[in-house]
Amino acid sequence: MNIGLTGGIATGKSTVSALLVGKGALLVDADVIAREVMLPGHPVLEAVVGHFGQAVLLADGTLDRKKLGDIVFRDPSQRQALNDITHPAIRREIREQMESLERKNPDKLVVVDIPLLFESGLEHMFERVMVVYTPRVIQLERLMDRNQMTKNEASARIGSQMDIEEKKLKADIVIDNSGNAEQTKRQIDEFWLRSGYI
Ligand SMILES: CC(C)(COP(=O)(O)OP(=O)(O)OC[C@H]1O[C@@H](n2cnc3c(N)ncnc32)[C@H](O)[C@@H]1O)[C@@H](O)C(=O)NCCC(=O)NCCS
Ligand SMILES: Nc1ncnc2c1ncn2[C@@H]1O[C@H](COP(=O)(O)OP(=O)(O)OP(=O)(O)O)[C@@H](O)[C@H]1O
Repeated sequence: MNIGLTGGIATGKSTVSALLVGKGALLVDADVIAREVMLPGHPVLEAVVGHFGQAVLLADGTLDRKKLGDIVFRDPSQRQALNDITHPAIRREIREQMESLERKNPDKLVVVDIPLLFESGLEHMFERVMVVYTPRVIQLERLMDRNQMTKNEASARIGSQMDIEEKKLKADIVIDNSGNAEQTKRQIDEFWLRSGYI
């Protein structure tokens, strides 16, 4: 059993995935996988340097995430180039981890957290898709607050993803995370009860 978990940047996917793990679900996290393929020595990082140049590396040979982010969240064609390099490997690893967890734990729910699930057209990989929603104004506020970003930087990130209202419309299950932590937890309790994963 699996669900795809998505939303916009900073709408609360990690918050919700932690609640689901607390219930006994198993987690595959695309952001963690995306960081692994960017470690020194990984062929994906080598391909990224091949395209963007040595300037996206720090002195110790690790990726300068801030510098690459500044390039790709400003320029859609560079973002597309980065996605073309990184996404096939990330997708392969997501699929492998998900299938392995499902095989070993046939009675458990496997939750796959993928920020760009709809943008990458991956909805068909999952039995159901859960969207963690907040209106854009709250999303912007929380992103600026959490990442110490200016309004321009945060808007650029949000603008590089599908609109959160559109994601909400595509969802099988919507978790509204615009209230407080307790209100979100209640929705997860209810989802868990209804879904019969207990
Ligand atoms: C550009 C990079 C180096 C910036 O690193 P940074 O540490 O600032 O951000 P981080 O990786 O923690 O990502 C934070 C959030 O940004 C958003 N985001 C990241 N990459 C993208 C992208 N290509 N397009 C749109 N949104 C993105 C996601 O919501 C993600 O959760 C990094 O995001 C990256 O390697 N991106 C390419 C891989 C990717 O698409 N990852 C996200 C989905 S798997
Ligand atoms: N219900 C809430 N009320 C107030 N703040 C919240 C709530 N839920 C999450 N936050 C805060 O909003 C920020 C974004 O939440 P979180 O990190 O869970 O989002 P995310 O969707 O996983 O982000 P990303 O796309 O970057 O991975 C965090 O700083 C978190 O502490």
